[in-house]
Amino acid sequence: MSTRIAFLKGHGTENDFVIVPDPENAIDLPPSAVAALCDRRAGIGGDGLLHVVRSAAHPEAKEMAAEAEWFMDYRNGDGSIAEMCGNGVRVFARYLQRAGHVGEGDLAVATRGGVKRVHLAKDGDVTVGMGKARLPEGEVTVSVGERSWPARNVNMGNPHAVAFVEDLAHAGDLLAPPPFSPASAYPDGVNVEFVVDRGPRHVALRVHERGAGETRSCGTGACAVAVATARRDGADPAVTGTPATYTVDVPGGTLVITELPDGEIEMTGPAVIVAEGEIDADWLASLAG
Ligand SMILES: N[C@@H](CCC[C@H](N)C(=O)O)C(=O)O
Repeated sequence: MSTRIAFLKGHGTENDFVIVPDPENAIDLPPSAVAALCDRRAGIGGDGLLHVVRSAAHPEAKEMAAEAEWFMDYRNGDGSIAEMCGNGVRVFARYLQRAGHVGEGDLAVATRGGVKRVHLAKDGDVTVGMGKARLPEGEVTVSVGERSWPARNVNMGNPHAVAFVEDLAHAGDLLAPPPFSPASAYPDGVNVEFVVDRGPRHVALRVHERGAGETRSCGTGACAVAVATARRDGADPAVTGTPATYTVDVPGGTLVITELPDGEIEMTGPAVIVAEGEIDADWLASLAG
């Protein structure tokens, strides 16, 4: 009988993840294995994978081990690596709580985008200190078919292009990554958010994620959108001295984003574990390489 590897499945506003607990970093997860696990027909299915490793056991996280016991080794559904995942970090924290590694309250999670402070509230929502946005200078354009829009370049640890559009349907079927220019703006690819207004400090988005395609939500994307919208609205907290809170509707739910006068961004939203099971280790091993 072949060995089994535990997995769980979870989502945050329907951005869904395969969760692989591996405290000692003993499981080989090459891009081919990640892509197969995230495959919605031949695998478990997910927009991405959360490899749960002790920071001390992962070469990319060792230096953060004193601050954060656990490292979110995040992978996109196509097997590529990303710096950060906002919905993923909430689901990651929910998993740690469920597994009994942490209780309700505050914890720190190491990510490739640095250590993130997470608060697991009594009501079930999870708040994450997402750090500060960077807004690289320069014009960016994104397009879909015949239409194109100027976009705001916002970096939340990972890259985003935020385009305000008249109608979310103008983003089309988003089956392919929307072309952008200049190519030099995003040498490693980009997550593209299309945004419409819903009301005062209330917007809605659709997103095409690098390495995953169109998803039902993107936490870093929602933060990028809140920042870009605050700048557009003349509500930059660094200038006004007042926090700016935006409600961001995504196809899979709602996230609430607050930017503080010092630039720190907080994101609050749900995180749910829906299943757990076992992966056939022989099948997984056959995918390596
Ligand atoms: N869904 C995530 C973002 C995941 C990474 C992204 N696709 C990238 O490659 O940068 C989120 O919730 O932030």
